[in-house]
Amino acid sequence: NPDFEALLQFKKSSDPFNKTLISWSNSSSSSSSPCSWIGVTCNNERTRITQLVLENQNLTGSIEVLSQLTELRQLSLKYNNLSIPKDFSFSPWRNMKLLYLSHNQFSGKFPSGISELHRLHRIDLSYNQFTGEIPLPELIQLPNLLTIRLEMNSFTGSLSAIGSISSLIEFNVSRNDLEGEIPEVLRYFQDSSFEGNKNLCGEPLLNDCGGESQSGGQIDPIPVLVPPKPKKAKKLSKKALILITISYVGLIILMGFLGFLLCMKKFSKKQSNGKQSNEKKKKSSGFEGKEEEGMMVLFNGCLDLSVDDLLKSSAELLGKGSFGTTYKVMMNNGYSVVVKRIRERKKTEIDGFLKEIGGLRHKNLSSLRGYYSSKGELLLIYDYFSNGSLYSLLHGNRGPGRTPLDWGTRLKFASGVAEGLAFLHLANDCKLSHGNLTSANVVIDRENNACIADTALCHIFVAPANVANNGYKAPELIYNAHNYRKLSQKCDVYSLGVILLEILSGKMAVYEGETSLAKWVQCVGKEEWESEVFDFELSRDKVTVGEMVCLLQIALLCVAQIPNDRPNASVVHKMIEDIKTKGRISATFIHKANANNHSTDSSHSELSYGALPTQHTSF
Ligand SMILES: Nc1ncnc2c1ncn2[C@@H]1O[C@H](COP(=O)(O)OP(=O)(O)OP(=O)(O)O)[C@@H](O)[C@H]1O
Repeated sequence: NPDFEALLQFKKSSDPFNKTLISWSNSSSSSSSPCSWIGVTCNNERTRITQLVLENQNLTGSIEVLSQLTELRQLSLKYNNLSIPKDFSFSPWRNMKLLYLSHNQFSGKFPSGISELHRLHRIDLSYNQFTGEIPLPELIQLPNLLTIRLEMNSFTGSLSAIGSISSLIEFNVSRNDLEGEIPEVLRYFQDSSFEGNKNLCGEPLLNDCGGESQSGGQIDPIPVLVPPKPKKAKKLSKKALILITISYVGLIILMGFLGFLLCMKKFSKKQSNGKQSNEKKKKSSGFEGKEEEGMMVLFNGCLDLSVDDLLKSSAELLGKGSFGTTYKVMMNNGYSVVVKRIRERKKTEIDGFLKEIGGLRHKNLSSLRGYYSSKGELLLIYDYFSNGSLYSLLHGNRGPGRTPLDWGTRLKFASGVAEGLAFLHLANDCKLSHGNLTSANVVIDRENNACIADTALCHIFVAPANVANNGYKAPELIYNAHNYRKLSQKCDVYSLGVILLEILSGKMAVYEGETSLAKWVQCVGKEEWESEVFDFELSRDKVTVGEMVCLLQIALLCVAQIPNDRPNASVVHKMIEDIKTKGRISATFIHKANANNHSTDSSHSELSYGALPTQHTSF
């Protein structure tokens, strides 16, 4: 096998005294298969090497022979003393996604062939002795590139680059010998990305280029601590930008307001028909008022508001969902609420049910604060969450300037959604399910708590008849498109599993527009989880990757094909808390969760977490 031959050759040159790569041996015993060698990961067929991670191993010599590993997706050789030949080319590594070669003895020009690495997500050549120009135009054209780290080398030349950088979120060329003006496309990165290049100038650095060529080396190496001279043209364009933004936002608010007014027209007419609303008076006697036509009910914790207050306020359209249209209503007293105008209700008595829902309070639920109901209208009132939804945090603005969600925050969201769902499933005699759990239906509060919205609306409101696969629907719902009898708490657990996969992968529930994320992850082999599934925005160390693997195991349990194979939400929550507090979960626990679920028909059965073995195994 050529890959394995290449590894043995690499060992010969990089570890000549057999000090670190001891497990790398060409003996014929099965335990010495290269796929089990330290740092080596193979493909499913165990024929090719897909990952090679040998960090801080005191390795020396050239990496030339590794260019034969053409199926590599990840190569990490950080913190060694390795070198490359002068004419080294990256082009054989066309499958490479993560290339970490920092802190070595690499010198000479930037290797050729970088433009052929279309799958590349991260490249880190920092802390080496590279010289010559950085092929920035080629680098920024790579469609999936998130990270370029080239700091602490001796790169020279200018940073000429045009066009836009669609995916780049990390860029560092500090402490090189670069010169000239920083191109416009890179200016949104911080000054620390550029500092330590004595002839580099322009924003975000404080030394102004002054319109002259910088090649003469006239600029003070220490940034001048005065603000850059105002540039008229730039100021004007910023102003124009602000004006355009304001008019754009204004237009959206106006449109939302008009839409909201239109939808409220029906009952606003009724109100102005000479019949004065006596709503306020009634509200003061128990926050409830029944009018001839409509009734406003406010629950504990709601502002004292009336239909008039809502009508007088400006509104912004947030979106149209399965059950109706959602508006942000900005009231005159400065508070904002969310009003959901329901499209169609089921022919059941809704008041009693809404009052039950309105009584639910949990830090991970977006509480129903009140509702207005008349013959033809139903408006539900919720708190407004200014941090937006989990969907927008995970998938919105993936381009330049995005601050990626760190692992700790993601784990907190995961735990929060599971806790909110567990609470819902156990509330009201375990008879509630959400029915439409998606990452857009998870909103984030100021303390970064993930709060489930649209709770239990499926029980009383009618969703559009086509139960298309939006990526969150459990298989039993897809195959029974018009049969809602199959809707159960286990369907919610499936949706929860999909949300966990979104959190882990940064991919949408319907991946690349057609494949279900759950189905796709189920097909990816465990050895490829790190390179294929986990979000490339997440920085990795051993501990974090271990925790990600644990969360992925839980997610896969949740998206099991058979409903009874899925754990209960409360068990999912406890397992995630285990990861948060201990960094791992019990493997036996997962098996037990499965076994217990097989032995019960009830979707409400609770697993006894306390009875689980205390010994923990890391995955
Ligand atoms: N309380 C809230 N605070 C802030 N944003 C909210 C709130 N509730 C909903 N949203 C956001 O408003 C938008 C529209 O919500 P809506 O429930 O109408 O549709 P959806 O959630 O996108 O679709 P569906 O209901 O079919 O799942 C979504 O982006 C959602 O995240």
